[in-house]
Amino acid sequence: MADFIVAFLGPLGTYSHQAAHERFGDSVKYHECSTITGVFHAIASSSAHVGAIPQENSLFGSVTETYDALRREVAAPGFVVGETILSVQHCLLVPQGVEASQIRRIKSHEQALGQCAAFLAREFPGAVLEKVSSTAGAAETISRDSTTTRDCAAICSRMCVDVFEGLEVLFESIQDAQNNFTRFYLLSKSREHQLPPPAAPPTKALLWISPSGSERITSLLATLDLPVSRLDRRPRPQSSKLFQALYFVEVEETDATAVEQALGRLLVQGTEAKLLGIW
Ligand SMILES: O=C(O)C(=O)C[C@]1(C(=O)O)C=C[C@@H](O)C=C1
Repeated sequence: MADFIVAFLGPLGTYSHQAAHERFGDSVKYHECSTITGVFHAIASSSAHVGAIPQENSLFGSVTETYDALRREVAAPGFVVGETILSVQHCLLVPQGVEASQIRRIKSHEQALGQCAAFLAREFPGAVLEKVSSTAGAAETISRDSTTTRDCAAICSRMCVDVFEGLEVLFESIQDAQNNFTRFYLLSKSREHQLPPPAAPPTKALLWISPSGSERITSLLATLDLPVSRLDRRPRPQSSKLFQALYFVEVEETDATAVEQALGRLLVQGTEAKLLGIW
C-alpha cells in the first residue's frame, strides 16, 4: 500500500488533510495540492490514485469550487468512488500576543467564513473577511507574516497551531452550531480503481444531466426513476441557450445495474447525461 497516493487540498492542517488521514491513515502517501481544482488535476494526470474533495457542509451547504470543477471536468477523467465525513470545529488563530481588539482582517476558505458567519458578525462586525484557498493556507500566511502583520487572524483547525509557528488560539469552536460536518467525495481516475480496503457493493451514485431547451428536469428525473437524495444546479455558460444548467443528481439505496439502466433510458432519448461516480 506504500505507493497508493492520496491527493488533498493543502497545506498540511486543512480539513481535507484530516479527512484523508482519518480515512486512509499512515499506510499511504499524501500529495498536497494548492486548490480543490488542483486535486482534480492530480487525479487526471495520475499524480495520485485518489483525491479527497470537500463536497458539502452541514451548515453552509455545497462546496461551489467542487461542483464547478466537476462541471468543467465533465469530459475529463475523474470518478467518485467513495465518501468520508469529518466533524469540523473551527478556531480563530492569531499571531502570539495579538488581542481581539487589534484584529482588522480575517482570512479563511469561503466555506469556513460562511460556517462562522454569526460569530464573525457578533465579535468582529468591522473586520474585512478575506477568502483564501484553504483554512490552513490562511494560518500559514499569518504565521509567515506574524512579526510584521499583527492585525490579521485565520479561521482554521486547532491542528494549525502545531503545524505553523508563532500562532495561538484566541477563540475555539466558533462555527454557528456545535454539530458541523463536511462530507468529502473520494475521487479516482477511473471506475476500476478500488479503494483500500475493498469496498462493499455500491449503493450510491452521482450523475450529471443537462436538459436541452425543451426538456424539463422533473420529467428527466421521472425517467431516471431512482431514489434521488440530492440535486445541485450549476450554470452551463458555453451552451447556446441563456441560463442553461447542469444538474448534479445523487442517488442512494440503489445498485450499479439500476443506475446503468436508468442512465441508458436518458441517453436513448437523446438527453445529455453522464455517470460521475458510483460507490
Ligand atoms: O480549507 C480547508 O481546510 C478545506 O479542507 C476546505 C473546506 C471546504 O471546502 O469546505 C473543507 C472543510 C471545511 O468545510 C472548510 C473548508
